[in-house]
Amino acid sequence: MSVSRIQVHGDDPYDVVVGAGVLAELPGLVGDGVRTVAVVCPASLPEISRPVCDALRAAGYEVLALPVPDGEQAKTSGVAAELWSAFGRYGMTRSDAVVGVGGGATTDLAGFVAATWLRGVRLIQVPTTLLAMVDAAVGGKTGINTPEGKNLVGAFYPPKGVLCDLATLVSVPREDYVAGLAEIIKGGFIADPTILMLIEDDPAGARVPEGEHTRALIERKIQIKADVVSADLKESGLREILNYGHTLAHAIERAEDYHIRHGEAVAIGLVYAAELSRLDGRIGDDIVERTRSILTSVGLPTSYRKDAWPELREHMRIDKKSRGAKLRFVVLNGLAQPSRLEDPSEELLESAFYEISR
Ligand SMILES: NC(=O)c1ccc[n+]([C@@H]2O[C@H](COP(=O)([O-])OP(=O)(O)OC[C@H]3O[C@@H](n4cnc5c(N)ncnc54)[C@H](O)[C@@H]3O)[C@@H](O)[C@H]2O)c1
Ligand SMILES: O=C(O)C(=O)C[C@@H](O)[C@H](O)[C@H](O)COP(=O)(O)O
Ligand SMILES: [Zn+2]
Repeated sequence: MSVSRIQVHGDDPYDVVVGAGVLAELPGLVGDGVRTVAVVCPASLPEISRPVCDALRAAGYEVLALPVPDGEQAKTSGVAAELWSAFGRYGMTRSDAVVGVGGGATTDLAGFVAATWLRGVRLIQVPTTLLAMVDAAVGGKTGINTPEGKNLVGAFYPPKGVLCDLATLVSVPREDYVAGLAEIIKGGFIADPTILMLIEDDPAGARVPEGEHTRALIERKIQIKADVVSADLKESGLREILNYGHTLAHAIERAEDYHIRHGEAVAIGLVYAAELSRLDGRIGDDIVERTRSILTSVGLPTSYRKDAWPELREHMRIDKKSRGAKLRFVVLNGLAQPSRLEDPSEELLESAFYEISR
């Protein structure tokens, strides 16, 4: 299997390396002058963390293996504090490094502790889910949740490199793999409609790592993210398009106490954002129906319980795109034409929710 490299530009450029056997590049990314490498990985994935630790030890580094809780349970201030304590006990200095290994929750956490320990130590991301490869580990958004909401504490902190070993996708549970498709489909609607055509051509193939178009889907979505964050790392404008569907998605995750996959919540949020766009007169029924049908074709949800609206509306208040009391949404003016909807009326917000409620 060939190896491809997608470059992320900016003040701190780096490559996203995609293929098989890419772990061989890890010691080179850690670099010289580093003594200790902290490997942050879910305790539930020993088979995944072992080769990473072995590769680092073989290259002569001291490895501090730091198992963390699985998935979203790791994105808390308590777990971050435990990692900072471990760094302190072990004497991690500014010339040491952190490697995040796992799904997007783990790479978000690892990135956050790397950004904050001693105000920043070297970070390399080794994403092992579809979602983490195509989205979370790329672009330098790191963070944790607070009781008030999703990703409310964090930092923009680009890694030195991202290594996507496609072989690791084979063991990802099907529901988690499919959840990653929501972020790929998001990319299709905001920037690259070829993604939609590839999935529509073979929805069953899109659901598995062995699918005919899997590699193209992964590389196309990484390219979108790389292009956007290269132009606007700190989300001063353009980067907001990557948040398409996320205003409602994060509210749903909060309402479910994070017992719903991020990608599943994003899938529902994509339909909501499409309905908002339609009701605001920006797009026709065709794009909304295409959103519903492509998500359904791969097995993702497209609706949510009707009685949840008051709670979701309250959670949406704290979205990072808000300015004061004014909500701001990423919407579509057409396929691959993202735009912003500022301070929508309560009637519009609720009408769009009515369209996706059951
Ligand atoms: N920073 C960003 O830009 C960004 C972008 C998108 C999403 N995110 C975040 O990413 C998270 C979602 O990521 P996710 O979908 O990867 O979920 P996740 O991190 O919870 O991982 C899903 C599950 O897969 C398991 N897993 C990981 N790799 C595996 C493998 N190779 N084999 C078997 N099991 C494996 C994990 O242990 C977990 O149980 C959310 O917290 C979301 O907010 C961040
Ligand atoms: O990279 C971005 O920018 C994104 O918005 C990508 C999203 O898929 C991702 O879920 C991100 O973590 C959301 O960021 P937030 O700033 O809304 O917490
Ligand atoms: Zn997301």
